[in-house]
Amino acid sequence: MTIKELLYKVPILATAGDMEAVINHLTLDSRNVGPGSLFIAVRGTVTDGHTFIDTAVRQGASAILCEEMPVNPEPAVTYVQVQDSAYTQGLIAATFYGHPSRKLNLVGVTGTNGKTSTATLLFRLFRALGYRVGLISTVQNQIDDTVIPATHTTPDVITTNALLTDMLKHGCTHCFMEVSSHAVVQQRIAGLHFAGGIFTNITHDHLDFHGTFDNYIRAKKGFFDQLPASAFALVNIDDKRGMVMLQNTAARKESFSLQTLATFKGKLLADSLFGLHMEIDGKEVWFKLIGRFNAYNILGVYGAAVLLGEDPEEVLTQLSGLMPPPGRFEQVVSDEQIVGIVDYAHTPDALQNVLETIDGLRQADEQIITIVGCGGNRDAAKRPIMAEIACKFSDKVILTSDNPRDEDPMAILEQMQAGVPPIDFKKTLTLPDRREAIQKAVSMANPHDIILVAGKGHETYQEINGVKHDFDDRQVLLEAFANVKSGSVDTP
Ligand SMILES: CC(=O)N[C@H]1[C@@H](OP(=O)(O)OP(=O)(O)OC[C@H]2O[C@@H](n3ccc(=O)[nH]c3=O)[C@H](O)[C@@H]2O)O[C@H](CO)[C@@H](O)[C@@H]1O[C@H](C)C(=O)N[C@@H](C)C(=O)N[C@H](CCC(=O)O)C(=O)O
Ligand SMILES: Nc1ncnc2c1ncn2[C@@H]1O[C@H](COP(=O)(O)OP(=O)(O)OP(=O)(O)O)[C@@H](O)[C@H]1O
Repeated sequence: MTIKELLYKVPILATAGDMEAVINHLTLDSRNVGPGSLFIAVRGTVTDGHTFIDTAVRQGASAILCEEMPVNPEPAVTYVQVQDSAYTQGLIAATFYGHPSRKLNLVGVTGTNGKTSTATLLFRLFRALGYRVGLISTVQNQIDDTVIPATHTTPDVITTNALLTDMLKHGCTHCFMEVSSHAVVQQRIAGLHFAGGIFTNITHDHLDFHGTFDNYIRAKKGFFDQLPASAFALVNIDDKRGMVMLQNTAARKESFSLQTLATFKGKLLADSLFGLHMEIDGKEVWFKLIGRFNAYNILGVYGAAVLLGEDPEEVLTQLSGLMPPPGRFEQVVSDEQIVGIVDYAHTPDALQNVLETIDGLRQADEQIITIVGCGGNRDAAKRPIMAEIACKFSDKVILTSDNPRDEDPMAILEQMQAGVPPIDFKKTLTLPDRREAIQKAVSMANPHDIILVAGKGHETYQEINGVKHDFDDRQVLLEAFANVKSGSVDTP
C-alpha cells in the first residue's frame, strides 16, 4: 500500500518526499524498523519517539509519521507531519489492515475490576453458542483454541488490528477485548469500530498514571464517547459513575443492575461457595461463579449477549455452565473438602474484595487461611497494608513470596510483617518459599476450611532475579492435597 493510500481521510499538516512510497510494515518502535517500514514517532511517558527518527531512517525506514518535521530530512525518505501521531496511528492501522474491526462484532469492556472476567466469560459464552471467537485480555489473547501470549491488557492499536485480521482469517464473528484506561488515553483504541462497550465499575486505582480520580473517570468515559451510533453502551448503574459514562455517547444507552430498574435487571437469590442463584428476566438460574461481584459480571455478559442478538433463554442456559476465568476465584477442592481458592488479588482493594466475599460465605466453624505475598520492584507501600487486610479477615495468615524479582524476598516480607497488628502475631507465619507456604496451609486445614492463595492467579511462574521459574498455585495446591492424602505432609 502506498503512503498516499494509507493517509486516506487523515488530516495532514505537511509532507515531504515521495507519496507513492510503498509501505509494508507499521511500527512505533525504531528497533523494529526495516525497509518498507512506516515509523510512527509518538511522544511517550518515558521518552519521545521523535528522538529515534534518525535511527529509523538509518535502519531503512521508507516513511516517517511525526508531529515535528526533522531539521534535515533524508531526501529518499517520505515524511508526514500530523497534529497527533498517536491518534493518527489508529486511523492508519485500520486502513493498512482493511478495517478488520468493521468486519466482526468487536465489544470492549472497561472498568477498574471485572474486565478480564467479563471479556473471558463473553468469549466462552459465544464459543458455547457455536461461534468462532477472539479474545484480547490481560491473561492471554486467543483466537478460538489458539492462545497468543498477552503483553498488555490492551495492546497497541497496530497489534490489535493485526490480531483482528487473524481472527477474521480464522472465521471469527466476534471479538471481546479489555479496554484499559491507559489505552484510552494513549489512543490504543483509536480507529477501532466497536459494536458495543461495557462498563463494570470504577474505584480509586492507577492514580499514579492519571493523577486524579476525575481524570481516571474521564479516561474511562473516553471509550464511550468514541462509540458509534450503531453500538450499544451497556453500563452497571449500581456504580454511581455508570450514568456518567453514558453522557455524550452516540451509542444506544443500556444498563444493568441488581438494585434498581435497568434494561437488564437481576436479583441475587443465594450466594454460596458452590455458586450463585439469580433471577434474571423472570427466570431463576444457578451459576458456577462465586461472589456478588460475579453476579454483576453475569448480568453484564447476559445483557451484552442479548444486545448482540442472542436468544435470552439460550444465553442463560450456556452461561449457567461456565466456570470462572483462569485464576479468578478459581477453586481447587481436596477429597477431604478443604476448599482452595486461587485469586489474582494482588492489590489491597482486590484482596479486601475477595476476603470479604469468602468471609461472607463461610460457616462459623470454617477457618480462612490466607497465603499472600507482594511483588518485588513494584509499589512497596502496599506491602504492610496487604498483610493487615489478610490478618483482618483470616484465622491464619502465611506471608510468602510473590515474584520477588530483583529484591531480597526476606526484605519484602519484613515490610509486610510491619503491617501485622501485634494481636495477630500468633496467627501469622512467614515462609519465603511459596510451595512450602501452600503445603503448610494444607497441613493446617480441616475439612471445609478455606485456603485463599492470593496474588498470582493465572500466572504460571515465580520471577526471581530475572528468571521465571515454573510455578502454578493451582498445581501446587493439588500436589499438596495429594500429599496430605498420602500422608507425606505432617498434619498437626
Ligand atoms: C506507561 C505506559 O502505559 N507505557 C506504554 C507506552 O509507552 P511509553 O509512552 O512510556 O513509551 P516510551 O518508552 O516513553 O517511548 C516513546 C516511544 O518511543 C519509542 N521508542 C523507544 C525506545 C527506542 O529505542 N525506540 C523507540 O522507537 C517507543 O516505541 C514509543 O513509541 O506506550 C507503549 C506502546 O503502546 C506501551 O508498550 C507502554 O506500556 C508499558 C510497557 C506499560 O507497562 N504499560 C502499563 C502501565 C499499561 O498500559 N497497563 C494497562 C493496564 C492497566 C490495568 O488496568 O491494570 C494495559 O493496557 O496493559
Ligand atoms: N465486577 C467485579 N467487581 C469487583 N471485583 C471483581 C469483579 N470481577 C472480578 N473481580 C475481582 O477483582 C479482581 C480482578 O478481576 P479481573 O481480572 O476480572 O479484573 P480486571 O479489571 O481485568 O483487572 P486486571 O486488569 O488487574 O486483571 C479479581 O480478584 C476478581 O476476583
